[in-house]
Amino acid sequence: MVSALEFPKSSVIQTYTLMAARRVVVFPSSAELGPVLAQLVISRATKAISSHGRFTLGLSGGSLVSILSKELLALPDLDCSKWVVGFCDERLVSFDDPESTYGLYKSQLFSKINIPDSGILTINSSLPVNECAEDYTRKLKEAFPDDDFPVFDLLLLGMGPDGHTCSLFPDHPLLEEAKKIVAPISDSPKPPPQRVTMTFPVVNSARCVAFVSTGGSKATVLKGVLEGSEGPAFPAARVVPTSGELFWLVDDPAAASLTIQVERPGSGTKL
Ligand SMILES: O=C(O)[C@H](O)[C@@H](O)[C@H](O)[C@H](O)COP(=O)(O)O
Repeated sequence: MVSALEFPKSSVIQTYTLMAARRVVVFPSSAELGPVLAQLVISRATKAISSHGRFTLGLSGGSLVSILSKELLALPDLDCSKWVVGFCDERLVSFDDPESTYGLYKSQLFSKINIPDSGILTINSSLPVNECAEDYTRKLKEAFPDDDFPVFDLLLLGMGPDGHTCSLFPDHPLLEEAKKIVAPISDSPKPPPQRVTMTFPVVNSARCVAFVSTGGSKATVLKGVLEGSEGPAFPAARVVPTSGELFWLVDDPAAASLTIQVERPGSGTKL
């Protein structure tokens, strides 16, 4: 039998790194998931502000908008004055369209917290999609002047039942985009067809990435992403931060088919 002490030190460290790299945390429902998500945001915000004076957060749409907004607004003394918020992807519709992710966050969150307008990096939805992507690229470069690819402190992602994340869809050429920070997409299989999206080099540069995925419609794809041999066929499986943390925060219905070991936190859990 080989004891851990007999492994070369690098193997032990690598094993630990692999084990520590991805944490799959399962909650009975989004009611229990929400407060832990809010705690994760605040903990990474506190760490970021003390280390470099601001907290950069990338947001996604879908059910995340209401889960995150509700939980953050429930926190006492929420201070977002040093937050810089961007969008992992955005639908190219006007801000007052119910499909606009920015519009939803504005009404549910931004209008109720003290984030400065200058801290919200939005697309210009009046531009054609290619120019919109260039304009948003310029805004991100200005916000992250020292980085080849913007290094966000935390990115919050969702995953569709087809395994897409951001607006990076299965079998789409954008999955291979290696140079752009932001890419336009005009043929999104999920409406609306025109969107802009962060690319994988940006997503995987983040200090911390957290997926939030709930509901039984995610069970099959979640198993494929976390356990399957299909691997990179699912865009969400390509989210492997180069040196950052990766969390999957899911509920029991989404986790129903998993056989890997997961964490089941008790109350008061901190991530
Ligand atoms: O732009 C979009 O069409 C949505 O933002 C979409 O990408 C969403 O994030 C996922 O489908 C997960 O959504 P749920 O968390 O609501 O399942």
